[in-house]
Amino acid sequence: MAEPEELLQELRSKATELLLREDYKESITAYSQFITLCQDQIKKTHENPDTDHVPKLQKSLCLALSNRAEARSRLREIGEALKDCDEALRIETAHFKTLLCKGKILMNLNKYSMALDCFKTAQLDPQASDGSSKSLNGHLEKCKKMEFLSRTGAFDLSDWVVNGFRGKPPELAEYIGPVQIRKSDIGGRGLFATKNIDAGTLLFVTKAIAIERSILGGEGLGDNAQLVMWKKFIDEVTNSASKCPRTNNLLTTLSSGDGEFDIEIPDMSLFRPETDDSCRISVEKLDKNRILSILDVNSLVEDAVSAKVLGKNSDYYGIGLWVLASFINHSCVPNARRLHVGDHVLVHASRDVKAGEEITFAYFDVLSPLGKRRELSRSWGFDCCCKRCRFEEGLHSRQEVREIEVSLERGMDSGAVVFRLEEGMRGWMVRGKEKGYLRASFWAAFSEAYGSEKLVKRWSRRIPLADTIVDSVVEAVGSDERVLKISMGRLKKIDGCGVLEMERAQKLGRGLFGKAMKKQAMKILLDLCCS
Ligand SMILES: C[S@@+](CC[C@H](N)C(=O)[O-])C[C@H]1O[C@@H](n2cnc3c(N)ncnc32)[C@H](O)[C@@H]1O
Repeated sequence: MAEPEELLQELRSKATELLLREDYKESITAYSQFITLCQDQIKKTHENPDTDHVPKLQKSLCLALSNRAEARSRLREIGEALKDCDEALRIETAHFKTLLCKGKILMNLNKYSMALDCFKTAQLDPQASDGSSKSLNGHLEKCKKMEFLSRTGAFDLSDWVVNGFRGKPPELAEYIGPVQIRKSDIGGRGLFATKNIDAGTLLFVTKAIAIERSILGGEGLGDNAQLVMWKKFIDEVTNSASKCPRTNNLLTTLSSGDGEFDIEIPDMSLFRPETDDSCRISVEKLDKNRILSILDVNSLVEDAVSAKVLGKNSDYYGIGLWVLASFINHSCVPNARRLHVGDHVLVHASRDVKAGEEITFAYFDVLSPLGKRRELSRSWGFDCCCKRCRFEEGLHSRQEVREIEVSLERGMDSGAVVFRLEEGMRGWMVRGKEKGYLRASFWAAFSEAYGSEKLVKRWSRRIPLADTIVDSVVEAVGSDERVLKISMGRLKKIDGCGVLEMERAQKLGRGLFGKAMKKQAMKILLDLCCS
């Protein structure tokens, strides 16, 4: 039998070779054998105080733990990788390689200031070679930037937009702005504004737990490919939950559809990546069925801003889970929109929001009539009872409303539909925001009437100004590309568009795309939107 010394040497070489070959699974097995043997040797050597072997063995053990952590992090076994790092750092508090590995893991977990501490301590190590210190400096700079962004939310997507969305999307950090989770009158829990905010204000940025993307081309192929994607997506989420305790913990806070009435309100600190959650990790393990139900209720379709604005890749389909965004309920008078950039989602106010108001998204197209919205909300598994739905249900018993609906369906001149609706609203004493609700419901007619020069000419004396319609629809349902298009189309026709008009367009643009772009980038987006 080989002597322990030889065996250790053999195992170390094997593990290192496997690591270099990127065979992480086998390398972990070899390092585990090495670590166990090494720990045994240390114990035995301790029993025999004559020997000076201990420091040497400790050094080897520290390096093996560090390398196993690296292999584990590559396999996204985050919890185990961090444990290895901590054990290695207990042996050697300033071990360069371990600090670099731990820093990178923490940065991936969006724990920027903790990662920064690791990189700063590693910088002090005199043994860091030129090559490794270069890579360390790179991580340090990136981490500083991320830490600043996650604290301030000062994101700027301008360069990316101005460069035509070329290259990789900008790197984003997780950020939580003026929002908190509370019990909602709409259903279960919801997200609420903690202060008055104006259109375009960033509410939060969060990274997906998992995203599955594909180009789904061709009829028939689509359904099958979607099923395959869905399966991969479920596997990816299950895998992340089993390997990362924080992910598992976050998933346990999400609704699986049942019993939303008395569902627990999670503490906001749970969503702040920097919070030390080691003592709060839930022991609850999620089985596949629960994960399936959670994904069913909370997954979102990715709507990449680059693809959307450029109108490219209409067959592109992405599905993902963004935990904090999952607390946002649907409303047919939404006040927030999301922007997908890389694996992150940026959520901003799409109109001005008052402190205490619930933040809501549109889960489906809200520029559609009540009947269609009812159908869509049922396909999501609930009956929407937002204030717009309640108001329109009250009005729906009126014969005239149904007649307008029918005339729209039958393709009647849309100028005439708009005229009838506007006249009707006068008679039914519809006021203020509620006018916006109905205009949004009959948007198809408004869009056609105000989008056609011929119809505008024919009806202009009998229907309201385009700006009045745009303002009231935006006040009701927030900014929307189609509404903005009407406004921008009109601006283009005015010779030498004035400062006030441009300011107005920029405000609508902020509601649509958020404030993370400067004026020049916003102008490009607005032009693209209308082209
Ligand atoms: C993504 S979750 C939203 C957060 C959820 N309320 C919670 O407590 O976790 C989606 C679920 O919220 C509920 N929901 C969202 N919008 C709703 C609405 N307008 N009316 C009724 N229920 C709604 C439905 O149960 C839906 O399946």
